[in-house]
Amino acid sequence: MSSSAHSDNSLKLEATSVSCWQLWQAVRSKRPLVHCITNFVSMDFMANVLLAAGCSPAMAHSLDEVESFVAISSALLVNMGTLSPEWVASKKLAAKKAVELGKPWVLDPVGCGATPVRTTSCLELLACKPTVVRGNASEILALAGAAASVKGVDSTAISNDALEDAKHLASKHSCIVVVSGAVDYVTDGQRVVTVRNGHPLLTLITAAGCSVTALIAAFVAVAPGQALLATAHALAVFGLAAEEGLKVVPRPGPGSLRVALIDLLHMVQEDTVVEGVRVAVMSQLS
Ligand SMILES: Nc1ncnc2c1ncn2[C@@H]1O[C@H](COP(=O)(O)OP(=O)(O)OP(=O)(O)O)[C@@H](O)[C@H]1O
Ligand SMILES: Cc1ncsc1CCO
Ligand SMILES: [Mg+2]
Repeated sequence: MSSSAHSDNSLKLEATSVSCWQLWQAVRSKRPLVHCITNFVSMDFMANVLLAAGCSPAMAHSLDEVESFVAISSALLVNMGTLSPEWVASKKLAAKKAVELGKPWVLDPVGCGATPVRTTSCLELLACKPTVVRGNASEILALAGAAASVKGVDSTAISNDALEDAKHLASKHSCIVVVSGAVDYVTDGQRVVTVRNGHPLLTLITAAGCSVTALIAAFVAVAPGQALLATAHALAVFGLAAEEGLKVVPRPGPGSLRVALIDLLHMVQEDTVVEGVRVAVMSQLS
């Protein structure tokens, strides 16, 4: 990397850690209504994460209601976790409505690659032009058509393994793609931003990934035209809340983390965010 490119990235890093807090304050003041069509496992945790972060969640999946719900919402979250033919139809209808109304929508391709129907359904939703796609490494590899092994909804790969496929997916579908893991990679196909917040114990809380995808929808909703940065900031805020939460619990385990994460999303202070966010521009073409 040339020295000018390096200093350019350093400048962006400084600006990034400040604007993360500003963006979160925008979320809190605008309190975006996030319409979630998610899975049975994640509903409660996801709604609580969104509430604690300052958003207004609503879970609504009925085929005869989703279009009206998209119309009154700031953003849509579509999660493939516990799919059924009826729900997949609802998800496609909602996604198409969001695109028609110019509202952001975010796809979580849970378990993509685990079964043929799941892969097909995820690809059909991908064709509905999501603003952001967030999955673990196995899910992103499967979505990109790579020969990937998956273990149900869990990843058997690390996030770096899926970075090139994430870039291709993002370019091909003109969207932001996130591969989550110990390092989260956020790309629009050209630029790659890394987020190094979080804790390994997050993998032992079901629906942590589902919930951070919903938080991405909220952040993108308040930052039109800045989906890459908003996505990275949402991941950072979620990971930082987990880190800070674990510092204050008497027994740091998954159960305590689940509660502490929600508490910290509610109460974390500006200086902690400004100092603790680890977002970096990894690469940028042009
Ligand atoms: N080893 C790790 N260290 C730090 N943070 C992690 C680690 N693994 C995952 N995370 C964080 O946990 C969150 C969930 O990511 P993960 O990749 O586990 O999602 P997922 O597999 O889709 O989860 P789920 O299916 O349970 O919703 C992200 O915010 C990610 O940054
Ligand atoms: C465990 C599980 N099964 C279907 S969805 C889900 C939540 C984590 O993705
Ligand atoms: Mg997941």
